[in-house]
Amino acid sequence: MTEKLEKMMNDSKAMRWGVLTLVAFTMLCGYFLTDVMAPLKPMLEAQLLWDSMDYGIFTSAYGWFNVFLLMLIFGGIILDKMGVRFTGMSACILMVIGCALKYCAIAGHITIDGTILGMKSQVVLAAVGYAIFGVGVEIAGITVSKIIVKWFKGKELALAMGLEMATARLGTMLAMSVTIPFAKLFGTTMPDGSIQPDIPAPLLLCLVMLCIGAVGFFIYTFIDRKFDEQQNEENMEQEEPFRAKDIFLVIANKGFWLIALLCVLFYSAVFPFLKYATDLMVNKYEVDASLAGMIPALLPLGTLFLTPFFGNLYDRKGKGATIMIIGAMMLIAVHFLFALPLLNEWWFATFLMIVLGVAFSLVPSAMWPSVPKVIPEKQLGTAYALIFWVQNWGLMGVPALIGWVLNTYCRLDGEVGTSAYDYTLPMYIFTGFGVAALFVALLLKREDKKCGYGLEEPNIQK
Ligand SMILES: NCCCC[C@H](NC(=O)[C@@H](N)CCCCN)C(=O)O
Repeated sequence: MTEKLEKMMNDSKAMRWGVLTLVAFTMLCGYFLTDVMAPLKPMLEAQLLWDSMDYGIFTSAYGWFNVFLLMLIFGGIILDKMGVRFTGMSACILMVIGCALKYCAIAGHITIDGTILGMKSQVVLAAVGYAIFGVGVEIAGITVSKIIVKWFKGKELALAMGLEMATARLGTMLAMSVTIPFAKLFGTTMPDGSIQPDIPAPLLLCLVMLCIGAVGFFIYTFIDRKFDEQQNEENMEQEEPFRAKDIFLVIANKGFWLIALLCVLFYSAVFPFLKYATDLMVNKYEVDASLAGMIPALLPLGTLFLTPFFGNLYDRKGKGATIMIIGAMMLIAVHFLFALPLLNEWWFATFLMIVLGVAFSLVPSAMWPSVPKVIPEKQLGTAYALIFWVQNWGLMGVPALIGWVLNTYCRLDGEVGTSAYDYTLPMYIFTGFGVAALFVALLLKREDKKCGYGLEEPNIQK
């Protein structure tokens, strides 16, 4: 038996890390498109005459279908029923279709006269594209989590999850740093010598990258089929089929709800913040619009190294609940300092962004690998899908809320087509999410003591 196990495909380091590289690259491409519009916000306002509300509606579209049409929950069920190959490829195709629609809407290749439901038709078309893409990238995220468990169970699971997140964040970082230079590269030189960036150009780049990411996943499906055949030959334990009863078992678990709540509160204060961070740099810290994306780009840059580092630490030393509490505290401090009217200097914003990067490494590196400690393994797919679903309420609602708050209470000039906002109130709102996240993290630690989930124990058993 031992001899047989040694021959399994995932026993080869090269094979399992190679698999991780392939699927993590697909996620990198997905995260690139997710955040590509953030640095373009001031240009959307200047060139396409969007306002913050339009931008907020567009950004919130990411979660429309996931939340209201329960696509994530169906995605989880499809994943459990049809397997990673079918679900992953379908997710890649949805990402490509969604991105293509978004590109065509922004580039003006598809136009509808007037408004739709009182909203600019361009905003609605781009938002529908983004909503389709949101279904694809979220289902891809659950699928990739399942693939990582499949290949790394009993091996470097938390490190692999940390590295996958780090690679995906590279996509966010590219979105923050490459988008504007790329848009300028294809921009038009104006009579006064200034360059008017080409807004659709970075979206086209994303489309090409998503196609490459889909090809990467397609290659993975062949490896996965071989691995399945090998597992069948070896009569290895097969995955349990999905049962509707599993959903009820998961939602009856208090620990699950605490993790899901922590997830939605914490992520609501990070990803939606990133959508406005470039604009914050321009408005509060007076950074030049063409360079402003560089500062938020530091956040994913820090997480590249720190997420695997903290994941490895959790694997070996434990203290998962404490790590989440420290991360939530740092989040509060950063957003509160962004809100206060002091040190309106680019270097201070840079410092805060780096600290936020540490917080954004601490919580995810401990939270995601904690799910299997709270939820039995056979319900894990359903649990991750449900956590993502709860989280998507925040990813959908908070950008729209912030857009509305900016438009209604924070305009400094009252003119459409300019981007002068006072970000104090939005930053207090983000601080509030941090405070709520800290409260839930403390409850989680208490629940861990009561129920003995082992969140403070190392993942690797000696
Ligand atoms: N093994 C779980 C990995 C989850 C990583 C996590 N992703 C999400 O939470 C997604 N639902 C949302 C991604 C939004 C991308 N801007 C993460 O930390 O990225």
